Amino acid sequence: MSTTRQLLDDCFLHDKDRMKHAEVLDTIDRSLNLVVNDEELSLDDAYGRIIAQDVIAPRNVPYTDNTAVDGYAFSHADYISYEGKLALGALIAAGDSHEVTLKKGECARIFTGAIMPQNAETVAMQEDYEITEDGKIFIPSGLKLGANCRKAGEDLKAETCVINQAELLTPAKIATLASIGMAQIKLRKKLRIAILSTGNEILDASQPFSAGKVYDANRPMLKALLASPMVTISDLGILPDNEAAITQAMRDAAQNHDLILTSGGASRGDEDHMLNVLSNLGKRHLWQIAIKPGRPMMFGQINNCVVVGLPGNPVASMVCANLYVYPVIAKLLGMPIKQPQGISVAADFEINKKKTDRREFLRGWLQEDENGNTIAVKFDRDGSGLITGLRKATGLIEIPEEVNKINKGDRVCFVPFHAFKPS
Ligand SMILES: Nc1nc2c(c(=O)[nH]1)N[C@H]1C(S)=C(S)[C@@H](COP(=O)(O)OP(=O)(O)OC[C@H]3O[C@@H](n4cnc5c(N)ncnc54)[C@H](O)[C@@H]3O)O[C@H]1N2
Ligand code: MOO
Repeated sequence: MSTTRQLLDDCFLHDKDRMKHAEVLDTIDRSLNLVVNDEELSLDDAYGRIIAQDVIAPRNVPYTDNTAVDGYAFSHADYISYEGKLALGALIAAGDSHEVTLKKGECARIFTGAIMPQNAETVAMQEDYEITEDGKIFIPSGLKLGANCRKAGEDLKAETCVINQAELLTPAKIATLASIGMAQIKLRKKLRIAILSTGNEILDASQPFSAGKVYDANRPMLKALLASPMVTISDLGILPDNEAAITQAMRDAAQNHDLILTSGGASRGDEDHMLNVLSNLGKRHLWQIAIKPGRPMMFGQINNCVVVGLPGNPVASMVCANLYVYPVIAKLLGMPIKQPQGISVAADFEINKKKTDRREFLRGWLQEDENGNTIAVKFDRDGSGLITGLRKATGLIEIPEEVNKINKGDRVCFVPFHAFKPS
């Protein structure tokens, strides 16, 4: 009696020995470390870079008590006892460095940012005053003690650590560094990334089209996805399915890059040479990952250069880049791997997962339903070559391993694409 072997016509059904998503992230976390040195640069060149030092505030910000408005400064006790009628005793402009002391019953004309008189702690806005017949400044009652006065150190206290090494410098952190007068900053050098595509069928967009060929979508997509001030990207073009040519290019690239990203040729077809090349030049692991899409991914090393071989299908390539290449970049720059923040929303779709044990990432976007509630919409087809779904999506809908069915209205986790970026 013969038994008929069932066809594996869904390549995702063949799930033996797959690495779980969390296990891949854990392996990246455990096996990679900071590889770049530091350099000292001007604050003007620091935006989007990774800081390589802790920063301690050397003094209070603001340095002294100062006014938040243009108006009149006085002691609240005098304001009460003189029933709001105060004599003009001084004029203080922003930038004046001398300390003014008011006499009993006096106020000072003062401008936003100017140092408060020593014995004043309250400011009335200039819109609220009147001049009395005897030439005094009259402030109506009702102002609270300390109104419109900014206290020394209320933004930053001297000696507090305001930024830790390995943080990404955002515009707000640049403002913080500027506010304490740091003109030069120690930064992590840029991570040197090389990107290449492989495949005899792959054409550059500048080449004429012919049957059997496919324009290279992955290399331009990866360059755009990873472009950031914290990296430099070398475009190594397209390599044919030729082991000698791939070996030569990878050997050369490994000498002056920290990370090589390839796409295509990551599985075990006769024309998939990446595995052999990596085995010959260094160390390699072929990961069969229990996710959809993005199953085959290669991970290895040529001397000190890390190599990630992304799958050829553009959707799989982009999903893997978001899920795993960002964490690799973070680790090589000495940053912690972050957990992308998703939001829980109601699903506008139904799915029956063919398998549990794998995590699925659906291309999707958020929309409002007729009641004004936010819902997650899924691109209607799953094919890993369909760039249309990527284009329409603003993020990934993450379906965990243990979930095998989603009904319309079930809560799902939507992760916007920007949440994957190291930050
Ligand atoms: N018999 C099996 N075949 C395949 C399996 C499998 O398990 N058994 N897995 C499929 C899955 S899933 C993926 S993903 C791919 C991964 O294979 P490779 O990384 O070796 O990719 P290629 O075979 O080189 O290409 C796959 C596909 O993508 C197109 N491609 C490649 N590079 C680009 C590019 N730069 N821009 C646009 N399109 C690209 C290529 O022409 C192929 O159509 O293997 C499946 N096969
Ligand atoms: O892993 Mo392959 O994920 O989609 O096309």
